[in-house]
Amino acid sequence: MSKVDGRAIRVALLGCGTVGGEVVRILAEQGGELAARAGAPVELAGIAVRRPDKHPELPPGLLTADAAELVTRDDVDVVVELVGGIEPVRGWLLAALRAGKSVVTANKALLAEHSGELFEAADASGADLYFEAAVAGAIPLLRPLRESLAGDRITRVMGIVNGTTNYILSAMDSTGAGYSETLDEASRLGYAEADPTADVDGYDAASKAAILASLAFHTRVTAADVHREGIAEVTAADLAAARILGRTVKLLAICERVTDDNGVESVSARVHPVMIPRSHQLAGVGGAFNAVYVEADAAGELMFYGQGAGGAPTASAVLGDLVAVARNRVAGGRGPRESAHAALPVRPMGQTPTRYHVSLSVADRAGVLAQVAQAFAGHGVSIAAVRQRDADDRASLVVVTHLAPDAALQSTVDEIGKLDVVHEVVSVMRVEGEDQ
Ligand SMILES: NC(=O)c1ccc[n+]([C@@H]2O[C@H](COP(=O)([O-])OP(=O)(O)OC[C@H]3O[C@@H](n4cnc5c(N)ncnc54)[C@H](O)[C@@H]3O)[C@@H](O)[C@H]2O)c1
Ligand SMILES: N[C@@H](CCO)C(=O)O
Ligand code: NA
Repeated sequence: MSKVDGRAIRVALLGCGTVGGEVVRILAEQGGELAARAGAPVELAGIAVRRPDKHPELPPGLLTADAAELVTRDDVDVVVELVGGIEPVRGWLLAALRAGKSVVTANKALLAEHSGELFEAADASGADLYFEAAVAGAIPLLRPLRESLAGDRITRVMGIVNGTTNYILSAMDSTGAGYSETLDEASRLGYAEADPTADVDGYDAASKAAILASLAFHTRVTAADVHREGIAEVTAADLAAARILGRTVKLLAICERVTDDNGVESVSARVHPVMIPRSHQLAGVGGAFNAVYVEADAAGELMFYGQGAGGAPTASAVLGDLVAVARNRVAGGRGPRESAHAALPVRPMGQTPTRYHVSLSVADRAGVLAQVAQAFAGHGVSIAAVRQRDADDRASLVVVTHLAPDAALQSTVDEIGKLDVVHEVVSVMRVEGEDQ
């Protein structure tokens, strides 16, 4: 990477949609201030979009449909990628990094699968790779993990990292709104991915969990290492069951670094719906807001909160990275490189301790509770609380467990579903947080 001497930092922007459009607007409105902060003017060298003819608002001289040509042009210092998806973006960014161009990207899907080779390409040429916008939108979260907490030992990162699903679950919980109408609204507001199944099926949150676990635990964790469940299976019955217990349902990403009884360390990363008490701070996080807890040995508990999706909030994180890259270029230095020295193994979901809430419709007769309790005991699962309510010839039984390996809890639920006395397994969901 070369130092720039007094000249402008030249930026190739790839993609000018929800986020890219806001980056262009803020660069135009705040260009003077950003130049003062960066130490050099920051100028657009070109903008690649799929259909240049659809962008009358942009200077025609800057527009191109040929991103591959733009990223390695001699007059480009930095590539800002806001297209999304893996191919062809991966090839463009590898070519840019190999040519010594620094990269700023919001592309979590790409980073969760290919950050290793992107960092290696950046190292080979001495370029920077920044991606604050890829996780939790505007919230400064990756920079604290990469830099501020580099002297501490992080043990847990847990929170709401997908705005679209949080928007949907919040609306279903508070107004009883339907699933699809709320998803359409989240897309209209610019929160959802181009293919919103990436949001509702948990792929987007799983990509973010992989990025968070990699940075927090100094280990390469990819999307394939993350246990993933989305919100498509969350029903009105689940929300009603949660409400009876004073809980609500959130889609959480949970990344942990644990040491087992033999002193062996591993990491785990998972994304799934969770029932949490309404008194929990995450329960109050509504709409497209995100919130993430970080626990570290010396720092204790930290919480990060703010807008996790949307054009302007995401552009804020992109521009912060752009200023950082520009400062590095002006000073002739580099930002943080990949830190994967711990190289810890990934623990499978089945061995991860979780707690379950199980809501059952059962026959209202003697011995039923004993049979259900026996199924839990047979799998070594200890029960924390049981509630029973009677209605005609049926009863509803709610069981909340203590921590047990997830595989043991799954087997217990499978066995309970087959008991003659159980009419229906109404709701099964993992729980976090203590009841008041
Ligand atoms: N929207 C958000 O709230 C948000 C938040 C954080 C991260 N992100 C990420 O930011 C990225 C962009 O998201 P968005 O919501 O702005 O998407 P978008 O669909 O609104 O915009 C995508 C842009 O990419 C361009 N493009 C597509 N294919 C191209 C090609 N082959 N060559 C050149 N240009 C091409 C399109 O013309 C468009 O301008 C994605 O990686 C997304 O995951 C989005
Ligand atoms: N689709 C993503 C955008 C922010 O990364 C979300 O809803 O959170
Ligand atoms: Na962020």
